[in-house]
Amino acid sequence: MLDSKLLVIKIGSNVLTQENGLPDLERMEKLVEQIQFLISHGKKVVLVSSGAVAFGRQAIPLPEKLNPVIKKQIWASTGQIRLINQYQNFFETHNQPVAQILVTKEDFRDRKHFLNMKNCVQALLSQGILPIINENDTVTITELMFTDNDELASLAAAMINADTMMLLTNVDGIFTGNPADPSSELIQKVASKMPEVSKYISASKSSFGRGGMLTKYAMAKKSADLGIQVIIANGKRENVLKEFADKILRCTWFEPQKAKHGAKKWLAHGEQYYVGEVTINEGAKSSLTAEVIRSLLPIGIIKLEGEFSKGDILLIRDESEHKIGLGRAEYSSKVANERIGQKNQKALIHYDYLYIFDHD
Ligand SMILES: Nc1ncnc2c1ncn2[C@@H]1O[C@H](COP(=O)(O)OP(=O)(O)O)[C@@H](O)[C@H]1O
Ligand SMILES: N[C@@H](CCC(=O)OP(=O)(O)O)C(=O)O
Repeated sequence: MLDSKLLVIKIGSNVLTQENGLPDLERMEKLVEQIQFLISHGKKVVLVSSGAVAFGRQAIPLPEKLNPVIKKQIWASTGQIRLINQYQNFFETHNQPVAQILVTKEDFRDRKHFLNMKNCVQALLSQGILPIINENDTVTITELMFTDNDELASLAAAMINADTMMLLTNVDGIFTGNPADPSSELIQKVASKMPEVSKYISASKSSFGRGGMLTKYAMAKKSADLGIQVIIANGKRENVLKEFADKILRCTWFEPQKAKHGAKKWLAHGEQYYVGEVTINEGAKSSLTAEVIRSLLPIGIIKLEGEFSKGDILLIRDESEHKIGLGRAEYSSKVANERIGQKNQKALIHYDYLYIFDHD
């Protein structure tokens, strides 16, 4: 395990609930105390916490036959207040101020929302305030939803350029089979060149979880590829965060690759968040995929789709429609359309804001 200065800690619903579904306040308090321990040792922490639905479900009984989406909205909106109040009460005993940030997938797509969110998180951290992030479950239904908070945590980690992401769940990490089966072994390290470990993971999830271990693995892998070390560990373990600080934690550790810089980390998550599409010719493709990458100039552009503004994410395709990568627009679609195919024009995508997909 490597040292960490800026980390995102994600706590799954199951860590905060007992087997009978009631909130596990004792566990929560212990985690709060350990987060405080990390902060007091100079680490900056952003907390992504699930638990709104679980806290709401416990407090508000609803008829069995009520529409499941409505049920989730009622439980999330009532439960989030309980969840955040509980955090505030526990952190207050340590004189630690906290902030609540509720986000949607859309906030990561819209450049202005994204920057507002990023600036806010950074400002909170610089003032010694702990940001506690959750999905705004009342407005995010079906396709607007994050796969789960593991996805939200990995987006947040890329956004703030964190060096570490910890996903706390109710098992010690990824096992070679069902974690309840004594013959299953914990995979302690996932290196980049390792064969896929996803074959070991079943789609089953814990009683209150949403995404399961498969999304945890996918998000962990992606973040590690971007240079963020990822730890999947058991949030029910007595001294989980202290053991992490002492580098003796039993967990699955994802070795980070060479760090991509902040903008590229953000772009790497952009495949679901692009606003426009740009098709480029063969010459432009060769320079974007060459060893020394160049910026994308209008002369290499064949076609533009969608209305975009400066700063929006664009998907880049080659002439055969293959997806090549993602980039950040240096100017709007209105201006770009006037410059298509022209020489001596400013790059539409600067190479610092270009992310080329791995190709075989
Ligand atoms: N190979 C595996 N190793 C570990 N856990 C697994 C594996 N396959 C499936 N799981 C399940 O994934 C669950 C954790 O995911 P999830 O329920 O989404 O938790 P959380 O609420 O913390 O996000 C574990 O409780 C376990 O049942
Ligand atoms: N936003 C939801 C959590 C959704 C979710 O991803 O849950 P989990 O799989 O337990 O991390 C809530 O607060 O209940």
